[in-house]
Amino acid sequence: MTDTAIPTIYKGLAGVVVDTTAISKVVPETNSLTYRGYAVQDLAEHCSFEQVAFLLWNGELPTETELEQFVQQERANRRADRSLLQLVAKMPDSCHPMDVVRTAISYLGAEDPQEWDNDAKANREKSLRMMAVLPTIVAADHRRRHGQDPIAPDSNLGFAENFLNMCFGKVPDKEIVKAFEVSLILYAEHSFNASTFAARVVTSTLSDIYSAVTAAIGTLKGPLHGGANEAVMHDMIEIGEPENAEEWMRGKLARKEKVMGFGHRVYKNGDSRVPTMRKAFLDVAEHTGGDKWVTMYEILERTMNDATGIKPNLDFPTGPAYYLMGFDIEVFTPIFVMSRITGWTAHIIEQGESNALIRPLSEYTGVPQRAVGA
Ligand SMILES: CC(=O)SCCNC(=O)CCNC(=O)[C@H](O)C(C)(C)COP(=O)(O)OP(=O)(O)OC[C@H]1O[C@@H](n2cnc3c(N)ncnc32)[C@H](O)[C@@H]1OP(=O)(O)O
Ligand SMILES: O=C([O-])CC(=O)C(=O)O
Repeated sequence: MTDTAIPTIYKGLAGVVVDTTAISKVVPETNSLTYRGYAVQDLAEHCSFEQVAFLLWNGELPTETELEQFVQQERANRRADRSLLQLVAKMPDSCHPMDVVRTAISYLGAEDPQEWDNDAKANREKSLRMMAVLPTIVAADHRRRHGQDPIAPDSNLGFAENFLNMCFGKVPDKEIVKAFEVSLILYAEHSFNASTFAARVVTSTLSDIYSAVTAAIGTLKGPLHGGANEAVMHDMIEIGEPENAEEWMRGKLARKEKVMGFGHRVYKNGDSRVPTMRKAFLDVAEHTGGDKWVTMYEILERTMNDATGIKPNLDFPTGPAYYLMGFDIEVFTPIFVMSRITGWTAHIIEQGESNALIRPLSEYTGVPQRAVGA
């Protein structure tokens, strides 16, 4: 290459393979997604979220004894220190719950004397602690915004049930718990998405796991990534009634505006996780009398497909499903964090085990070199 030749620019790193991973495989041609070799649909049908977390971190599904131990450790780590709960309580009412979650993880790093211990075993333990305590933080913040006191974690309840109980003061019907748990499993991991890549970049400098997760949370917050599940529901509320949906969608497309919850960088013919989450959403809607949102969902999906061929991504069905479960819209992306913490940390551990500083190149397009005062 001569000095003047312009190298090929891969804007947004689209299509660039930057490293290997043994954690998950996305195959857009067949719309498939596997975690450690297991189809995500299979995991969603047969496994608990705790089993999937163990799988992502350890490479294999747990035996009965391993699961028992793992579940015990998770339950033992759910309590948030008084200082952490006080920090959450002091966060401005106007801030987004993702800011609370990001701050809480940063605080956990600051108070961990072993923050710099990046050994894989130490990082697996820290990952489990973060996974266990995050629901306590998210639920306490959810209740605070309703003027309610936090509910302590209940070690007799599974991960999903306990979170729902801490938010709403009771465990909902099993249909709702199942749909919620399915969403956690589907959200857990998705190869080199933007937030996971951010976590890997931080890890590649030999920084600590809390810093990497904090960066990942900040990355997930954006509406082109995890924040889309909230945007979907804001849009649906703006649409109001199913009869307005087609015109609303056509207007957005005519103005060349992005419709949140549609499209994907990797899947061009549909997101592998949508059929499973769509079914979970339909189950929740049937159970809660949410037919109107199902009709609106179908009209939006059909209109978008007819006009552009662009298909929904996972954030499209999770938005209305979480809404019907009773969550405030601003809690949707923090729930994504509660799940994706497992995938992020699996990648942080993998990056640490085979590290190379991540530092791409750029093509300079500014003014040529000049002298001060010339
Ligand atoms: C869990 C997740 O993070 S899933 C993703 C969640 N994000 C969203 O739902 C946000 C909405 N979707 C989008 O913005 C995009 O589809 C992305 C960012 C997710 C992926 O997009 P990219 O691969 O970068 O493709 P890009 O944004 O360039 O889109 C390609 C074309 O499809 C169009 N397109 C893609 N998605 C959408 C959409 N949601 N609404 C309208 N048009 C869209 C673009 O306008 C563009 O059209 P053009 O070629 O005429 O300019
Ligand atoms: O893979 C991506 O780019 C975004 C996504 O679907 C995810 O992170 O789950």
